[in-house]
Amino acid sequence: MSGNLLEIRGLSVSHAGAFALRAVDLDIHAGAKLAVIGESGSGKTTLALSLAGLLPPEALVEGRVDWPGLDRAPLTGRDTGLVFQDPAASFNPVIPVGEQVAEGARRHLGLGRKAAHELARNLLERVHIPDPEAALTAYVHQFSGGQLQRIAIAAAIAARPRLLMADEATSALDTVVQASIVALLEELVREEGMTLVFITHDLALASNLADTIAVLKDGILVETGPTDQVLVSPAHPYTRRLLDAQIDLSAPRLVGEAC
Ligand SMILES: Nc1ncnc2c1ncn2[C@@H]1O[C@H](COP(=O)(O)OP(=O)(O)OP(=O)(O)O)[C@@H](O)[C@H]1O
Ligand code: NI
Repeated sequence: MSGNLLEIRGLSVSHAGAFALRAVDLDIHAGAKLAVIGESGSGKTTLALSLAGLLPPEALVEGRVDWPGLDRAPLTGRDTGLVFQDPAASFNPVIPVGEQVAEGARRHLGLGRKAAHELARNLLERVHIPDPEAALTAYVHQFSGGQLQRIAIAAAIAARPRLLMADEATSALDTVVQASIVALLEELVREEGMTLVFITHDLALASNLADTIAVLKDGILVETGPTDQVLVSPAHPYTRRLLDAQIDLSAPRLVGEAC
């Protein structure tokens, strides 16, 4: 794959007159692993929701997002998959997870019950859930946070989206589990040829995973470039401050420590 999957031009999003994103221009190369970093409230989630077509209807949107590789408007859950910090919130607690994992694929690909069941089992295998057959009939509360995040990732990729977005998807997990989820995302992106948008506060994590880094500050994209370049010679003083502030975070953490 080559060329741009996405071209964002002059994208502004505001809520009741307050800007969450301001005139963002960004190309996302097909196959890229883009980390979006920035402090709380800088617009990271708003950017992800914009790309996924999931902004609340009352949000005011200006500018455009083009998908040059797609010959139709992108479909939410079909062309984009989104994984959030709290996977339990994306699942219904009283429906077996197996019925929920392939729901997007059922809807978008028109799969019957049996095919959806097959797909769900394959997906759970792909995200390395032990005993996928048994997991299909289990409920949310029966899984650990890390396992549930794997299942959420399985659901996000069920319809084979071109773009997978992880919004602080590892922030609530301890360091070891966090690393295993990052490894899973890398594996899936590589094998499926997906493009990854990885949203994080954690610059150390971003620099390990991403080939490209975008830095948001108060809704403005202040910097974007190859990871090495952004880390070694950031163009914007704000990025430099973020880098300096993260020096402590790059020290080894205790195993099992919550982040
Ligand atoms: N639905 C909404 N209604 C009103 N304001 C909103 C809404 N969604 C986001 N905002 C505001 O837009 C700004 C950007 O929010 P956003 O959630 O995109 O930031 P973020 O970088 O994801 O932050 P965090 O790291 O805390 O998740 C914030 O000021 C936020 O309060
Ligand atoms: Ni957010």
